Amino acid sequence: MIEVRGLTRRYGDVLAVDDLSFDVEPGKVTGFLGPNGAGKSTSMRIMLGLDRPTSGTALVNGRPYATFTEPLREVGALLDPGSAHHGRTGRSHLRVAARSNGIPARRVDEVIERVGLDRAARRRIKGYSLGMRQRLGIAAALIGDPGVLLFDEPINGLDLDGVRWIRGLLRQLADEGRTVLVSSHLMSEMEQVADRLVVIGRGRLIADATTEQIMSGLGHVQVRVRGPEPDRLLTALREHGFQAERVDALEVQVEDSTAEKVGELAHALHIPLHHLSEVRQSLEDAYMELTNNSVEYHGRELVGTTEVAR
Ligand SMILES: Nc1ncnc2c1ncn2[C@@H]1O[C@H](COP(=O)(O)OP(=O)(O)OP(=O)(O)O)[C@@H](O)[C@H]1O
Repeated sequence: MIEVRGLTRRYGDVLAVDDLSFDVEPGKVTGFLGPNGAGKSTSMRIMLGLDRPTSGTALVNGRPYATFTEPLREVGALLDPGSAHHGRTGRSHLRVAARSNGIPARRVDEVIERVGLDRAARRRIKGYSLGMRQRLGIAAALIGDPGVLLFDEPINGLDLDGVRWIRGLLRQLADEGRTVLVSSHLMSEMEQVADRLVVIGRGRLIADATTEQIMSGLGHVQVRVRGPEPDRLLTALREHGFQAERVDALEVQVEDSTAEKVGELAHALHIPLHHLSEVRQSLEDAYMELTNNSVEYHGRELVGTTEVAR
């Protein structure tokens, strides 16, 4: 379990993290989503005791990270896969990590097998591909069999095989009852793997809800309706509280509604229709809009049951 409360980090004039509060629960994959520079890495570094907050707290299993005597048994993290000593072999890198945390050497072989590095483990890290480095970083995160795992952009730069493997692993780790927080700047990646999403923009919380709630709340639907009496249709829609406008000689566009509602109104008023359809904004576009305008959108209620920060 990770509990973030009022977390704030200022670097000079830059407010990297601005009063963030959210929980990351066990047994789920929680996506930590936001554009470049949103404050994801800073928040994760604070959770791992690598940076200090200006104010607020980030507790792991109820305690600040710095108070753990053998932290790798509590929290595993993949932050920067390039950080391992390049002259070492993958195996010796993991042995050092195990020894310094009182973890038995047999765990080294277990995690090597779990991440599929068996053949590369005795080779020097400098010859590793990005995918192999990523697997090694994940092996190091898993070595203490921790209940909490943090992965910062683990999918970056991986080929499709690597991406699929990481998705499967994240799911397994959550199914084992672990707390899994994984950051990304891409909505498309997160919608495939995350059960919950914590969305941030410019250091502030934008949304914290299940992936399904966020997906249904984003991407407002437009209804396009065409018929031989567009003026009558437009007037009727407006009179009944719809946000509608004429887009061409025959077509009317209705915001944030459904084809069913528009169709039923037209039917009740005997207004003939020739065409009725729903157009959903792409999720990726909606997410960009949501995060780019994070200040403007702050406090806006997303459609549906999504909980939104205030
Ligand atoms: N050590 C630092 N000194 C000064 N500014 C920093 C420092 N670390 C981060 N920042 C700034 O804080 C903001 C948040 O950065 P952070 O790396 O946390 O974002 P991010 O969401 O992880 O982005 P990315 O997806 O690019 O990794 C950015 O404006 C960044 O430039």
